[in-house]
Amino acid sequence: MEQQTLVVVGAVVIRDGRVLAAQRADPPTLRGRWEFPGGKVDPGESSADAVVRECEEELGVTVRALHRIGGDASFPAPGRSHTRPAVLRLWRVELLDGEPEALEHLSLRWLTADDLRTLAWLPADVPFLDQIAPLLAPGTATHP
Ligand SMILES: Nc1nc2c([nH]c(=O)n2[C@H]2C[C@H](O)[C@@H](COP(=O)(O)OP(=O)(O)OP(=O)(O)O)O2)c(=O)[nH]1
Repeated sequence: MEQQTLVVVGAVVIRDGRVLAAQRADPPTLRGRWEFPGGKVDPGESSADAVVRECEEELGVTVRALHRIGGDASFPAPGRSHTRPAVLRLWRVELLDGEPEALEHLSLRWLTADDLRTLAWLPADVPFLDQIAPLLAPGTATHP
C-alpha cells in the first residue's frame, strides 16, 4: 500500500534582518543540530495551521503564516515513520505577539546572512539557506 507523505513544517521568523534558528534537544542523534522551529503536520491539518500551532508550542509566540519559501525538500523520515516518504516545508511567518523562548529546544539564535552558514543545520534545511540569506542583513551578529 502506498504510504502518505509525512510533512514537517518549519517557521522562518525574520526580525530586524535576522532569522530565528533553534537548536534541537532530541532525539540524541539530532541533539545539538540547528533547524527552523516547527514539527509534523497533524492528520487533516493544513501546513499553514501547523506552523502557527508549532510556534505557539515550541516558542510560546503567536505568528501568522505569510507564504512558503521554496518547495518541499525530501529527507529520511524520522523514527518509526522511516518507511514513509517525508518532506520539509518552510513557511515565512510574521511574529504577532510574544518573545520567542526555547520551550523545547536547547537554545535559540537570531542569525544574520553571514551567521547562517556557520551552524550545523539538519541536512534537509541546507538547500533553503540560499533563499533565506538574501532576506537578511549582511554581517555577523554581535548579539547572538
Ligand atoms: N521542526 C523541524 N524539523 C526538521 C527540520 N528539518 C528537519 O530535517 N526536521 C526533521 C527533524 C525531525 O526528524 C522531524 C520533525 O520532528 P519533530 O520531532 O520536530 O516533530 P514534532 O514537533 O511534531 O514532534 P512530536 O510531536 O513527534 O514529538 O523533521 C526543521 O527545520 N524543523
